[in-house]
Amino acid sequence: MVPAARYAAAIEVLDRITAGARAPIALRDWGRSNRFAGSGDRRAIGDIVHDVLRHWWSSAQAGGAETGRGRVLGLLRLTDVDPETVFTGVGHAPAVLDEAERDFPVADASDVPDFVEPMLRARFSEDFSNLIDAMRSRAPLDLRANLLKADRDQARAALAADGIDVEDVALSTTALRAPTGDRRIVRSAAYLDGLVELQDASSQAVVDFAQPKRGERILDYCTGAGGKALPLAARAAGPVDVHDIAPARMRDLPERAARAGVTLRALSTDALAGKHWDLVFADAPCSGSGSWRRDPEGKIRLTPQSLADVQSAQTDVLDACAPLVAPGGRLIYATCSLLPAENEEAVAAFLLRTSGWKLLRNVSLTPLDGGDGFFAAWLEHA
Ligand SMILES: C[S@@+](CC[C@H](N)C(=O)[O-])C[C@H]1O[C@@H](n2cnc3c(N)ncnc32)[C@H](O)[C@@H]1O
Repeated sequence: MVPAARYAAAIEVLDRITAGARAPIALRDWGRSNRFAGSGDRRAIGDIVHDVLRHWWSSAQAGGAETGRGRVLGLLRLTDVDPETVFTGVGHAPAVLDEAERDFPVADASDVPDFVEPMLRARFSEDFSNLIDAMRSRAPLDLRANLLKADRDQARAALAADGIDVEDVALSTTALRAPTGDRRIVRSAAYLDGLVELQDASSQAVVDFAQPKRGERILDYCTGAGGKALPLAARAAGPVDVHDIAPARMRDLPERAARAGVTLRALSTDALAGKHWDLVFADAPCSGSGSWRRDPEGKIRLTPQSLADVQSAQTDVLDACAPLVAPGGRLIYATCSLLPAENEEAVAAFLLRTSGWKLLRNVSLTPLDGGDGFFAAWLEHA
């Protein structure tokens, strides 16, 4: 496909997303009904769609319409690509621009939901504009050295042997950054042999923050796909208990654990009762606002109601985890959110309603620190 035809395809996909289809489904369906498109085409279309999602509101302003066509036009303007080179009407390219579309409206939207913007402005004050810019950019491609098999230097050397050059990331002693979009990583020996995993550097930093130690009893209460359980087990060099309210989310874990060489023991909610752990890690469900550049659809789907729903789940998680922490143990509450309502305020409310706990310290990372946005609080059980 010529580049302009890819933009035309992205317009179709974006119209489906605007009508309510989830981005991965809309992209998959487009691919199924356009079998002539190769994998390179589908990737390029996906990149355009995700760039538009990152600029969801400003692209509509700059393109003059809340349609796929308007947003693609707006994205081109915002990224200094001459729209006349895309909207040519030749072959499968989008139709030529009409008079009204040739006007260049001002775009000043911050590309976060209206109800979220004041929360971010209040929290990040003078950093707000830079933060918003960072949230519109593509996320970096980070790797984690699996300490059970290699430290960061050894992992870097193994990747170099496969011709992949990576750089250290200061956020975590296990973090490496690869060239964005380098698809050789998942085929490299370092990856296949479990020396490295794909993981954002801030996610790694949050596990570092928890200081898992050899011999500790550790429970990952919100395990999901295991992004925290695997490095917790690698750092502790021992088994980690895993749990999720939706156990199906952990279905790929056995394979990932085997590749990483770690032992994870899945426990049902009933099996937790009456047991205690030195470290309970709660990577709570959240708005995902810290990772909107990686998953930009999250921001266009967030509503005041869905935010209230995750806040309620965060309350449940904190309250359920507290009795599972052994005396003298710690509860690490983490979110990949930038919103105080899910972070500092959620922790303050927990401390108000639960006696015997104190906040030792917390960490707050944003995309301005180089990785995803993350928050973690170290809560100690007296
Ligand atoms: C942010 S995700 C976890 C991501 C995971 N730790 C990772 O790094 O891949 C939150 C998880 O919490 C789970 N969850 C939601 N409410 C829960 C609850 N009340 N108790 C336990 N898990 C819950 C969800 O099913 C989801 O898998």
